[in-house]
Parts: sequence; structure tokens; C-alpha cells
Amino acid sequence: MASTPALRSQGLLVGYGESAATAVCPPIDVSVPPGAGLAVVGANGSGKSTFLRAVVGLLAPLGGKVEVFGREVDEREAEFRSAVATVMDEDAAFPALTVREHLLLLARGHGVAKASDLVTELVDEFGLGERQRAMPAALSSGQRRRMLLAAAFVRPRKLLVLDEPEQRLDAGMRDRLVTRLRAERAAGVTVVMATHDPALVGAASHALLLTESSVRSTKPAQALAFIEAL
Ligand SMILES: Nc1ncnc2c1ncn2[C@@H]1O[C@H](COP(=O)(O)OP(=O)(O)OP(=O)(O)O)[C@@H](O)[C@H]1O
Repeated sequence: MASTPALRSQGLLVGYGESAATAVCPPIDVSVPPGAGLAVVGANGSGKSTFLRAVVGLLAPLGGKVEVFGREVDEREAEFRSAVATVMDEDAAFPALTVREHLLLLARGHGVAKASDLVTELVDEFGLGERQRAMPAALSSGQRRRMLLAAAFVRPRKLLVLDEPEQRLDAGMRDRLVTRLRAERAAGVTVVMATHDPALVGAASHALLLTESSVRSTKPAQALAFIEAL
């Protein structure tokens, strides 16, 4: 029997108004098996972030439905929050905690064993070693982005939802992120990401192509060709 998809949407309409007529793109039908990687690709303003907001429950669907591991999205459910790790297009960090304290708080809050060792590993992987005692306001924008990415990996996760994770990262860090996402998938974690980055698309197994007039499930190779033609 086929396993329950990690993410499935049917006739999903997303947008910021009240009615289906205000949807920012055509209905989205997609099914992502556990351990797969979905690259969501499209021009600026095509609806990638809006789709991801609906996937993580920040935006209610205007029509259709979206399910994560077979259940309608409800970010208030503890089970949903412990399964879904997100890095969205926002700068959310505790202003009065250092980088290390922020990561430790998240790990311990999620009941991670050996939280301190894990945080040390991630601080190293994300190149934050020398800044781990800095407050978020004292970080560069790229360092803040690294901290937010590291935060997604200090906690339990079955589905990672990333909105343009390549933003503000230098080339070396992008490479490390690609390696990390491949390892996540190999460990059974599902990755759903909006991206304009060919290397990240290369780490995906599935692609969703958004345009004003169409939404198409396709292969990463087609998504790459689309990005290159933009
Ligand atoms: N908070 C909001 N309220 C109203 N409209 C919004 C809001 N956020 C985005 N939009 C509009 O919704 C449409 C889709 O935006 P979205 O951010 O999903 O695009 P995107 O594909 O992620 O673009 P980009 O590649 O630039 O990040 C755009 O027309 C945008 O102007």
C-alpha cells in the first residue's frame, strides 16, 4: 500500500482576500511522498511564498484542501508543530538571547537529548562559531539567516518547509545547505522549498512550477530549464 503523502494539496487556492476569486495563482494539486524534495519554482510574485504559508498553516486556504501527513493543516496541533520545521521569509529570533541560547532553547523546548552537543555541531556547520555569543541584532543579515536555518535542524522534524533558503547566503554556505538537504532526505525527512537557486533545485526529486496562468507538477530538470529562462 502506498504510504500517506507528507504533503498533499487538492484544488488548493491561496491568497490574501476573502474569496476564491482573489487567489494569487490557479488551483494547486500536488502530492509529495515522505523523504522526497519538492522545489517550488516560479517568477517573482507567482505565489510560491503564499503556497508555503498555506502549507504551514499561516494562511487558511481560499478553496480546496491541504494535508500534511494525511491531516488537514492545523498549526495549533502539537503533533503538527513537532513534525514541521520552517524557515520562512521573516527574521524571527528572541531579541534578548544569544545565538547559542536561542538554539539551545529551541532544542530543549522540543525535548532533544544532548541539546548542547547538537547545538555545538550546528553552530559549526552553519559557520556561527565565532558569533554564537552575539545577540541577533548584532549579526549580519547572512549570519541571521544562518541562525534561522540552524534553528530548523536543532529540533525534531519530518517535514522541512523553506522559503528561498538561499537568500543572503554566500556560495560556500549554499553548498553546505545543499549537502544538508540531501542528508535530510536520506534520513527520511521531506523537504518543500521555494527557490530560485539551481543547486537547490538539484537537491529536489519533484518540482512544482507556478505561473500566472498555470500550476504544473514536473521534474527538477524542467524546473531548472524554467529558472534559466527567467
Ligand atoms: N501580505 C500580502 N497581502 C496581499 N498580497 C500579498 C501579500 N504577500 C504577497 N502578496 C501578493 O501575492 C502574490 C504572490 O506573492 P508571493 O510572495 O507568494 O510570490 P513569490 O512567488 O513568493 O515571489 P518572490 O519570488 O518574489 O518571493 C503577489 O502578487 C504579491 O504581491
